[in-house]
Amino acid sequence: MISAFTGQQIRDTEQPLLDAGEGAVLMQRAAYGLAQAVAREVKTRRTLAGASVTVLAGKGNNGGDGLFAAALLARRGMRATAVLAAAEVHQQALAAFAAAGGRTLYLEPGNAEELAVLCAGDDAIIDALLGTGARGGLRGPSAELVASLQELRPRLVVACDLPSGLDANTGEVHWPVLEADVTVTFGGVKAGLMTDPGEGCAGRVHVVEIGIEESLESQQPELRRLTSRDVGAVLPHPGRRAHKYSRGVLGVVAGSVRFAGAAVLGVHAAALAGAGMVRYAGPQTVGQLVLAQTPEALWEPDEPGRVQAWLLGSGVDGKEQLARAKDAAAAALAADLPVVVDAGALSLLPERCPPHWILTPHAGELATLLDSLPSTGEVAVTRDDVESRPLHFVRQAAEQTGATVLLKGATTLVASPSGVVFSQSEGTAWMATAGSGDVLGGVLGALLAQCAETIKDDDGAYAGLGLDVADRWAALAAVAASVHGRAGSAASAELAGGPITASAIMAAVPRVLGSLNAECDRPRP
Ligand SMILES: NC(=O)C1=CN([C@@H]2O[C@H](COP(=O)(O)OP(=O)(O)OC[C@H]3O[C@@H](n4cnc5c(N)ncnc54)[C@H](O)[C@@H]3O)[C@@H](O)[C@H]2O)[C@@H](O)CC1
Ligand SMILES: Nc1ncnc2c1ncn2[C@@H]1O[C@H](COP(=O)(O)OP(=O)(O)O)[C@@H](O)[C@H]1O
Ligand SMILES: [K+]
Repeated sequence: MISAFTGQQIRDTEQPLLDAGEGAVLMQRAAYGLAQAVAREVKTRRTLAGASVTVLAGKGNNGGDGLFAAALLARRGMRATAVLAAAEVHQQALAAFAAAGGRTLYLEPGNAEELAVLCAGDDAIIDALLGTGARGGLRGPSAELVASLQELRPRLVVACDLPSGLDANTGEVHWPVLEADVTVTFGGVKAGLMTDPGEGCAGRVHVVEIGIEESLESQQPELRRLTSRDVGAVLPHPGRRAHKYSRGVLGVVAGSVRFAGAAVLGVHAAALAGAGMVRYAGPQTVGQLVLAQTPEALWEPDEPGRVQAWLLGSGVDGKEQLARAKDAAAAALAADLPVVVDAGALSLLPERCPPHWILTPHAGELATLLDSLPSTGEVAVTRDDVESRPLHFVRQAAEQTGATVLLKGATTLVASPSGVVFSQSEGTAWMATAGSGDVLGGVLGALLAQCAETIKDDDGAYAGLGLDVADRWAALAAVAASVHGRAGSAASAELAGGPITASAIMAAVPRVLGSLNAECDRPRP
């Protein structure tokens, strides 16, 4: 599992070392790691000697890291320039930079655009304006410099610790921000690098160890990301004597005459993701389409038989189908069964949901949901609000509903009502296509059906994640998001990185499950 921390957690962990006079050592480690990363990137394009690098340096320790790194690069033959954004910068770092032969320029009111033109053509730019000590975003000439540079599309931007202007704790972005190709972060991943919109500005994230990593382990992560091994360990796996009922049966109330495809995709995705059986409840015309695509499924329009979990809401429209979803929701609540609550069913929540109800809104649906809750304030929450502060709003929704909430997006966040949050980002932007969310619903439903009866006892699978039992539902939802994202990326890769349909995402699911299982050295069923 990859853990991400707030800026404050990182700073608190550094403090004992700073008190012991180790600050300079930490900075040297950070600067060395940063310089190595810049050199590595530049060398994929040309030789280091004679290549040019500009460091944009602010007045804090972040600027110090950047200047020391640029000094190291100058000593390796790069032509190094520093643009100083403040009258006072880290003195030892500036001295080291000058001693290594670097050239210094001063950012002043009126010269931001000129400096941007001067350094935009460089082989690398290091953004060391603001780090974890930032309050708010860039202002004045620094903001002008970054805005101009962003327009000039520099060849390679490496952010020092985090892109300047990004909130290390929340991923909220104060524009303008210089979008990085690579972020070299120190000691541990900052939470703002694993949630949008911050993650979208950070490029590839590379962690440099500076000596605080072990102490950091005692902190509760702000965000958690499952790796392929974690996902493989949690995925259900049939025992030798499994039968279709023991594998897990999923009940589905999805689709409608108007949105028939949602039912077809949800049911088929669930079958492909390993449900022992899928029972579909809906209008006859839709039932016929579902069976045409998935002859393995059962069409039970009125009272579906026994199930271990429900998938409710994707594409549900009209009185009759909404009534079926309502009945199923009531039955699930009474029987204490896990439920995926998607789209049309998000308006059917009881006053308080259990954590094994997993809501799967996109940003617009989450805004509507929050507005409908009595505890939300007077000011309406909009889609834009959710997209600017997804971590804040997904947590709020989980806390207020009692449900686990999976907020879909480029980075998908899953919040447990306890406050534990997972972040998965394996997908591709090609997955922003109609029906993609219906496939996710099917995959998640199938996982819930397969794990419903074992999740509380399955200590082995969740060992190492350090989770309370109540938070396992969030972990399982994160597994579904990961499988879905990997399937989308695999489907696109198969088409040379081209566009994909929701059906293509769905078709890739079994292969993704197979390879995740194989990675965990599981015996073949
Ligand atoms: N503490 C340590 O020992 C280490 C710190 N490291 C680096 O130090 C950084 C944190 O250093 P600092 O605490 O000095 O913080 P920053 O480098 O983020 O700078 C904070 C300074 O900028 C000013 N400032 C804050 N917001 C501003 C804004 N919006 N516009 C203009 N100025 C603003 C503050 O008044 C303060 O002087 C980390 O991100 C990391 O890069 C690393 O060297 C590793 C070790
Ligand atoms: N830019 C993106 N990059 C990666 N994945 C994305 C992106 N945009 C959307 N997705 C994923 O695609 C799915 C879209 O779901 P949703 O909005 O419900 O679509 P639909 O209702 O058409 O099925 C979600 O799983 C989401 O995480
Ligand atoms: K920075």
